[in-house]
Amino acid sequence: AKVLPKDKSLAFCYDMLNRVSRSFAVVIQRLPTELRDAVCLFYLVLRALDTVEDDMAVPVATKVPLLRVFHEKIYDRSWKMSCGYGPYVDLMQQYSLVTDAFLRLKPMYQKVIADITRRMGEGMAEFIEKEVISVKDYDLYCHYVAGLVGIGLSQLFASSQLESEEFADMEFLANHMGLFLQKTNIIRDYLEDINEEPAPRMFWPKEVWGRYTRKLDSFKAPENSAAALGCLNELVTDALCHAPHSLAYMAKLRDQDVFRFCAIPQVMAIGTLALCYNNHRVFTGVVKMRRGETAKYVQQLGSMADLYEAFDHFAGSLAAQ
Ligand SMILES: COc1cccc([C@H]2O[C@H](CC(=O)N[C@@H](CC(=O)O)C(=O)O)C(=O)N(CC(C)(C)C)c3ccc(Cl)cc32)c1OC
Repeated sequence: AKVLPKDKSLAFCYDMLNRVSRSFAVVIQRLPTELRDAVCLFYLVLRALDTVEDDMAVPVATKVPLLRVFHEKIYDRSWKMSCGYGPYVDLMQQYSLVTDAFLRLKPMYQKVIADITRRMGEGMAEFIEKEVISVKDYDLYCHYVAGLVGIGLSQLFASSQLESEEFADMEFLANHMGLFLQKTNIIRDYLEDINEEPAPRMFWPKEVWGRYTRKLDSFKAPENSAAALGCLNELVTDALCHAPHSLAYMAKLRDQDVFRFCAIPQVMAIGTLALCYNNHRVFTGVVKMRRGETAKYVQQLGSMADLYEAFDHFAGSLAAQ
């Protein structure tokens, strides 16, 4: 159900949301009115920050200070930038429309978004100059780019009063919500990331893959499939450790639309991990859940009982391997 607000800047924001995010935009637009615009803007601010971090055409000398100051730029109506690709070019060029919509949000929502943007920009800047080597680095990087999103959303939920005050300070469980999704994406996107031009940015921790090969791209070679699968299975097992905390987080949610907003990506993630486990196609192509497979679990996902059933199904198929 697309939202088409009357004022120009918010209309631009929802149009961009639908252009940059496939299925998730629909889930955001089904949020309660009190939260919808704040989450839409939070999503776009994060995509803009991500576009700066990812753009290899931006020199490090410019990128690092920009990532750290971005939380101030989101208040600056004159700020825009030529970078990114596809729909992100429009997002960055017409960013003043995002800023206008951002400045119309309630100040308490602006504050949450700006504070998370500050913390995330600091973290991204830290990892521009260093790689993900240890599992500790891996968890820290995922905290910066994904855990903080869970933490910020929790604060928005609390501020809206659609969820209890406890969500204002739920960093531990909210962080796990982010790590579960981000680690799933990092595992699934091995081939897409390693084939990235000009220089691939890999997030698989060397502390793990270094026990299976000397070079990460060796996993593409068929003769190394046993080592590749060993490494893949270890990373999937590591990602699964976040699942119980995600379930504990979602069990605390009261609003059904907020619950669905949180639960749908988590169900997609456990389904994707189950599909990736021991699956050599991770190293030869794109591993994507079949729409029929997800629709069955996403359609009627309305309660914790439904969520336990979905997790049980995929955990069962993992255990059967
Ligand atoms: C309590 O925490 C959450 C609750 C609900 C959803 C998300 C999380 O889910 C999407 C889901 C999403 O964006 N799915 C895509 C599919 C895909 O990208 O593969 C989609 O369906 O288009 C996602 O992936 N990320 C990106 C990060 C993981 C980096 C945070 C994300 C980015 C911005 C926002 Cl506001 C939210 C999320 C949460 O964040 C942890």
